Amino acid sequence: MEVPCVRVEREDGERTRATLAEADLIDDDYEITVADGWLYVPVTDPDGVPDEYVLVERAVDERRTQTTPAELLEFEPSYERLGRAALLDEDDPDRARAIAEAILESDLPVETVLNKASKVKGETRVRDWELLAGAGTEVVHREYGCEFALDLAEVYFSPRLATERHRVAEQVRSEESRSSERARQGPGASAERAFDMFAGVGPFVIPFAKRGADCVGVDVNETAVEYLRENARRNDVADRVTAIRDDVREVASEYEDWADRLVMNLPHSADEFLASAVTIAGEDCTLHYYDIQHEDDPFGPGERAIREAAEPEYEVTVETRHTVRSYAPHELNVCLDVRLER
Ligand SMILES: C[S@@+](CC[C@H](N)C(=O)[O-])C[C@H]1O[C@@H](n2cnc3c(N)ncnc32)[C@H](O)[C@@H]1O
Repeated sequence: MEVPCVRVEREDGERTRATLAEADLIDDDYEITVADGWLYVPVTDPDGVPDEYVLVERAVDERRTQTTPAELLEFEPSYERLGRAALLDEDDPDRARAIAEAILESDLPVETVLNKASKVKGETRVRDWELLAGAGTEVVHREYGCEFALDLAEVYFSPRLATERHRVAEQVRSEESRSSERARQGPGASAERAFDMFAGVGPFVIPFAKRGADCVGVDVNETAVEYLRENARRNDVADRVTAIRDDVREVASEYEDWADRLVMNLPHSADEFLASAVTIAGEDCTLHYYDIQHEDDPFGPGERAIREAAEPEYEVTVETRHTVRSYAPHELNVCLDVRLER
């Protein structure tokens, strides 16, 4: 159907769109269209369009309204997105099924709906999932410019930690900062060496490597390590990533004195691995230590455990005490960024 449109050159498009929007003249029932090098902006009232603009009649598509799951249900459902999957945490099976149907019927780009069927458990921290819709539990997830393939039924992964991972990745000295260091200090200023003791599918290792770090990631879960290797290839950093399937305590002595940066994301039991962390730490090493503790003293137990393991060999400085999220009533997931210097 032909509708009145303002026709402008594409480079004037944004300015024109803003002027017409301010005058409340844009017809939102139709799409703004690019054709033959021109931009066509549908308008509601041709008589109200200022004389400086060219008005034409033009066939443009009707705008499709986006249907959300909440519009199809009588409530706002709660779910997380991971790639083309939606993750629910619903105890009531009827409610879970209704939400799954609404998500699939909506305009969200979702193919798979999974409902949490257990807590994370055991050494590998994997949870059970109920498949409500879709073909399986494997997804491809993107965060901060990195791509991660993973199978939720086989490995641990939490999209909720994306901001936290980014906070830590930004501390890795980038290629650019190292080349300016090299210019100042000579060739000694080499790539950072980062060691993730509980690496999973690589959500710390991959962004670190993308910033130029040489990385080692260890995990006991064979499938997680296979995905870590695949994710290193997907993100073009395979040459900077060594992935090892083992208990990190068995690997520590091979990497004695090695790391400039250590990540320990195994809350609840990271303290049991601090002796290995001290073995792997180099002479000036930043440790990112994750913990879950009561809100009354969320940082104290971790700090005491780190000091007990590292002092007096290392001077221990807690640089950041950071709350990642609340974990359970009165319990916090926290991170201590700690400098170990010898
Ligand atoms: C909470 S997950 C964190 C994974 C990843 N760093 C992330 O942020 O998604 C902890 C990981 O530690 C691994 N793990 C548990 N015990 C381990 C051990 N003794 N040595 C190496 N990895 C271990 C588990 O298999 C799991 O993948």
